[in-house]
Amino acid sequence: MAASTESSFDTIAFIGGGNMASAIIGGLIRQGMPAARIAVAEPWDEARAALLQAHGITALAEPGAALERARLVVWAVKPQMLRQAAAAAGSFTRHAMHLSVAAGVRSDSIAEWVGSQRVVRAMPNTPALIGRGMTALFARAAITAAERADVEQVIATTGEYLWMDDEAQLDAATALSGSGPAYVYFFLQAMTQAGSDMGLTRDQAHQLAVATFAGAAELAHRSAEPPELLRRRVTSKGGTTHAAITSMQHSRIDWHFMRALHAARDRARALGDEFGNAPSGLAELPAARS
Ligand SMILES: NC(=O)C1=CN([C@@H]2O[C@H](COP(=O)(O)OP(=O)(O)OC[C@H]3O[C@@H](n4cnc5c(N)ncnc54)[C@H](OP(=O)(O)O)[C@@H]3O)[C@@H](O)[C@H]2O)C=CC1
Ligand SMILES: O=C(O)[C@@H]1CCC=N1
Repeated sequence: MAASTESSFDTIAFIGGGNMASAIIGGLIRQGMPAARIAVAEPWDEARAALLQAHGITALAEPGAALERARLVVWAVKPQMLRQAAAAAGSFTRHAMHLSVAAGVRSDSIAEWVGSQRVVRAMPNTPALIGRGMTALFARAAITAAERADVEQVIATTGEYLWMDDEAQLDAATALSGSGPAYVYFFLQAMTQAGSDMGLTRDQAHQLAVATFAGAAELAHRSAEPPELLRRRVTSKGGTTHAAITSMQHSRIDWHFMRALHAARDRARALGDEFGNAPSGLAELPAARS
């Protein structure tokens, strides 16, 4: 973050100040970035009040000259709002590098809307809020090594990151790590419910389930052994885990779960089709004849 402090472009701007923007801003501030060097444009009063309370940032209700000092603009609006947001803020952000966190919307479209090829796409996730996020990144060809490093410095404040060579891989990453926290909470809910059905209090069941997820994930993180082996270690012959895994295999839960991730990936692609520009060449195709 020290990289550009002496330049006149010394600010990081956020267009959209909701959940994801707040998670990244929290990381920047934790790492020592002064709030005065973070500019946010956010139309919603409540979101602006939350930014002031959480981070001491007075956000703009609409894009303005304060965005012009930004060396990096983070586009953190919903995919369906990105085009409109770029049209409104574009005249203030032309000189910046652009980092979009919007699911699905492809960098060809973003480059056209922001009037620059200097576009990076990121797919973060909500554990960024506590510095334990996982972000997949993709850079267009115009992004230099120094600019990649600048993006890495920003994203590293929220946790880990992984560059993708192929932009299409971002849709798969969206299905895995972008949406992934929701799957964890989905299973936590089910485990808590099962525990409470079996006679635990909800608090007891919640504590057992959350600690189990956190511990098992940390073990997988630190271990060189694959999940298959870690799972086998829990599964005693003829024991309780075997009973549970056999039940899940009967219901083909792994297959259903994989299908769910494909649905998320397909939705990311569809968001790109729906809210981005048509891939070049396709827009001119004549309608199919029956
Ligand atoms: N939440 C998540 O787990 C993840 C989200 N993402 C992506 O992050 C992006 C933002 O998601 P999230 O933070 O959850 O959404 P939020 O709705 O919390 O935040 C988006 C904010 O942008 C505001 N906004 C709308 N239009 C404009 C505009 N023209 N200019 C400035 N601000 C505007 C919205 O206001 P209003 O409500 O009034 O419209 C809203 O407050 C999405 O594109 C999503 O795909 C990526 C990874 C994970
Ligand atoms: O659900 C969504 O579309 C966004 C992208 C990944 C997580 N949340």
